[in-house]
Amino acid sequence: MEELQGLVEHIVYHNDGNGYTVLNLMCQGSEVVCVGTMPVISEGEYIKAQGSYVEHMTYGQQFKIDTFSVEIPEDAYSVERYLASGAIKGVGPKMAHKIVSKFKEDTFRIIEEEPERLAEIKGISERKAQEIFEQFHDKQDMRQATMFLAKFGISSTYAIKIYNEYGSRLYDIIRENPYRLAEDITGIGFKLADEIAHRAGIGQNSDYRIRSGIIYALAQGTLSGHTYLPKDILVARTSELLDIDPSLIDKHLMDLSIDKKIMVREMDGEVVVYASSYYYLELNVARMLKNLNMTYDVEDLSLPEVIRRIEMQEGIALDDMQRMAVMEAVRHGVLVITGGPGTGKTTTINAMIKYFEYENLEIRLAAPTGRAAKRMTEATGYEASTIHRLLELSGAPEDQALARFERNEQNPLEADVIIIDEMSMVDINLMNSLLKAVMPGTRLILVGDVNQLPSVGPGNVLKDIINSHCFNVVRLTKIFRQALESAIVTNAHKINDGIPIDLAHKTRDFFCMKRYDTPSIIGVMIALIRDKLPPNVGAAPYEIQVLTPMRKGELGVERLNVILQQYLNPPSSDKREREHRQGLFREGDKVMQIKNNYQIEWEVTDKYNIPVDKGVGVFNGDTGIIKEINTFAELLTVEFDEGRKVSYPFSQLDELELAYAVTIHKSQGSEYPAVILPLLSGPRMLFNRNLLYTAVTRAKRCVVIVGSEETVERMIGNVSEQKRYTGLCQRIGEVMGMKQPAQPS
Ligand SMILES: Nc1ncnc2c1ncn2[C@@H]1O[C@H](COP(=O)(O)OP(=O)(O)OP(=O)(O)O)[C@@H](O)[C@H]1O
Repeated sequence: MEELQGLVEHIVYHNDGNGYTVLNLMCQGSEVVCVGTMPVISEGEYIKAQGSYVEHMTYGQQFKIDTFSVEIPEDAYSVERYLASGAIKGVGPKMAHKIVSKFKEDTFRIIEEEPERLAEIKGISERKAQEIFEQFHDKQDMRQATMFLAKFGISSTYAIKIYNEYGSRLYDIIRENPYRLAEDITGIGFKLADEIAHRAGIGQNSDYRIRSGIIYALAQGTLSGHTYLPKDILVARTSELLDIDPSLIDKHLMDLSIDKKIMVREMDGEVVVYASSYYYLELNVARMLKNLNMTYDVEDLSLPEVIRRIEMQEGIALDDMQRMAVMEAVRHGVLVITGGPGTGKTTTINAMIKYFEYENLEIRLAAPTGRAAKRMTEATGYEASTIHRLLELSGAPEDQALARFERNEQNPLEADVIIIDEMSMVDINLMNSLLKAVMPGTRLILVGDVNQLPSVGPGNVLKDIINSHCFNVVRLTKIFRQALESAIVTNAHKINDGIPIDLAHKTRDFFCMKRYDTPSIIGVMIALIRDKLPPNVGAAPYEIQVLTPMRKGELGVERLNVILQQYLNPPSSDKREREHRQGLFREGDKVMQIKNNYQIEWEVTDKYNIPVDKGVGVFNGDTGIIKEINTFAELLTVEFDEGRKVSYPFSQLDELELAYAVTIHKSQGSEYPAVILPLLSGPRMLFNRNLLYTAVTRAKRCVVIVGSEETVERMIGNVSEQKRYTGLCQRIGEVMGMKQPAQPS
């Protein structure tokens, strides 16, 4: 075993996942290549390393580090190198030079013991001095924590997350109840927490383990959209997860129920289990909807007259159901309008807006995604925002369930009418936040297509409200002439009605290219995106979206993205790259945000790079292009819709994914100029009518199916949907005492 001491001159390679690092160490004037596991290390740090020299077949002699420690460098040069390396945010080479010129070898002691003295330097305020002190300390604490967590097999990426979440509490948490990690840290699943617990000596049948297992199984359920699970299913899943006898679980269900962590209820003759928060979410949503559902006295005679006048002004003749929708919206506090593409939902919304404008009422429009809100603005000429913006999202935790909005029961929206579009995408969390901010006396109009896939998040809000039969619902079914000219619209309706579509007949906006093996399908897709479709649909290649049912498999999102990236954005000397857990990001790549992040800042700049707009929040499903990868600052910049630029620290890259191909589930609420659907084969539960319908209705100008026409036919005939366990319908029934209003015929 030998020992080396020196300055980390350059980090050649660092793997965030396992901490494997290759670096050049400057030892007494000569450079030594060192390799080893060093989860947290920065250029400019001074280390003492124990290990041995080895001969690498390709790279020659290297020093293989077994253990190392970061030392306080003693000479001023090393101190300056460290400070200048960017390890301390806000301190660059110039500032480092100023600091070290003043304090020389004493610099680190000053930072630790008398940080206020840093403010003696021009350009450093007292606040900045404090920040330098905090960062310096943080870095040391973080390193210590990472070393501790590494003993439990936790990679540096997670170690940093754990440290950021718990700070110094992490030591107690790991020793006592590491299962908390599975609840609190994104990316750490129960399995990993369980492994950590095992290493920390926590037993197989421990109470913590079983309780966490139950909660975790319920949380897993919400990831699949359920708000509860039938008890039998929950017990089976928990017992499988924990590899314990199912009989051990009952007692803990009781305990968790006494602790009010879960709710055990009987629904339709079946015992079901909710995580308590979801039970109350449903109950509150039901109560608030009930409170909003007032009846407004409107003179029956004047209403048709006003509508007639609007029709004349707008040059339209509303269909009976559309007219009915406007009247119901005027008379009731809550109204649902549902219909497929081209059935006149937007036209109806426009007529309503005109009516409420005539009445001088304050109207607000919103939709669940930025894209849907933009479309709503274009279609109505009335400013629409995302629901998050409407509710004035403020600095909030990442977890959607805990999102904080400025608009709530204490500070409700000042509006007479609120119209929400794309309601099928609204999950139970967002619905709860929305309703909290809407006061009785405000009319709420919910518009959507109930045949779309339900929201990505838990709940089946639109469907449950409709199925409760407690609110007024207008179903628009007539497809208007203009919409009938679109094969996308007519085929979408056929799919929804279970009628086979004619794939032999090619139309400009809907066609099938029959291919029966994966390589041919991929080849055709690349040709379509790169050459064929852009001139025909008037869109850039990156606006053409490949949608696929699955993540895994030959035609799954994961594999397709790697291949499409290779062809659509190949490596090039002028494009920087960044490796990360799931693969590689390259400048120019199309990427998608895969979770809601309410805190991340975005900025819109003008052509001189001067910020013209700023805000926070990037949401699950938002897509953009990687504009810059800065390996020095460790930032990756993505430009989203409307020029919103977001810089992701490298440690946060697991919020992004390549988006050349995305799953149909993720595409909900988005529309693309052209959509390509590779459809060959897959599980029956997934390959169903609902999924095909959602995929087809994402396209504005063109749908190309590449694959097998039999698969398409089978999907149309397959009505088996993945069951969602949600209870909003029952909760509504309970709070309304099952009073059924007259349904508009
Ligand atoms: N009462 C009507 N009379 C004649 N044409 C109508 C009427 N209502 C709607 N349309 C026409 O039908 C087409 C579809 O209407 P609209 O855009 O309102 O439907 P939509 O349900 O919002 O569709 P999508 O969901 O596809 O956006 C439009 O071209 C619209 O002008």
